[in-house]
Amino acid sequence: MSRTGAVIVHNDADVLAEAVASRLLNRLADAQSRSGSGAESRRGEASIVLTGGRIAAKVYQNILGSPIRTVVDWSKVDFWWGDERFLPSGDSERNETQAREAFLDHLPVDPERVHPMAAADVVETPEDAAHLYREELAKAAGGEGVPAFDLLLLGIGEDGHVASLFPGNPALEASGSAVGVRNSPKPPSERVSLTMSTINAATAAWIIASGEGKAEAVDEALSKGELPAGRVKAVGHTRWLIDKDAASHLKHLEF
Ligand SMILES: O=C1O[C@H](COP(=O)(O)O)[C@@H](O)[C@H](O)[C@H]1O
Repeated sequence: MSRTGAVIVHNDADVLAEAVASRLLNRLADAQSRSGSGAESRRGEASIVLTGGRIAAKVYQNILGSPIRTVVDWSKVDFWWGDERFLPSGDSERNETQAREAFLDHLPVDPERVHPMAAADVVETPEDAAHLYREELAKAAGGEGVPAFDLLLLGIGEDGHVASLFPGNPALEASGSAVGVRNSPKPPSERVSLTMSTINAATAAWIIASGEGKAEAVDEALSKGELPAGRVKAVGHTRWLIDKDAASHLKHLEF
């Protein structure tokens, strides 16, 4: 499969969130309608990796409010997370809590197919949580590696981080499928993240960015291929879905 890329700019955060929600619903419906046979066939199933952050929360609200949300059979979608803040279960700052409250708790999902990263009241360290996630990913992939995610969502930080892979942090160069993160410059300092190689193994990665605060990082990543965000190149396609403010520093694109 060739690695392709595209940048799509929307007017503002509201239009962006509605457009991403609608694309996402169609992407999952398409994945569920793929043909295939044999024991390894995933016919009727789909998988998505969720992200955290403000624009993601808006996307999740739009999914729930969308009149076409029934195009997806929610009971056959596997939900994973690209990163997590290592905090106790139910903490409002956890990406899991955000997604559950915004849409997962209100849709007919199969609880067995929801795969949160372990919380700080369940395991002792972010490394423990990453270890469990590596095991869960490998199990879903049939023994080793990671599943071929149909869609992986990413936010981007003002510093160009994606998931919880921050510039200069050792986790950015980690091997394996998931990694414990320490010394995150953005609180909380302890986190869990998929590694860059896992992110790039997805069939599709969509980086969503809104607001002037993200403009410099978007430009650095897209124009120069720098920062963690600039290293995202999914196996199938990578799409940057951004609003005009986030695109306001873009000079030229080398995608
Ligand atoms: O801490 C995180 O931040 C980023 C971006 O969040 P935003 O609110 O600035 O959009 C997010 O993508 C990541 O998943 C999260 O853990």
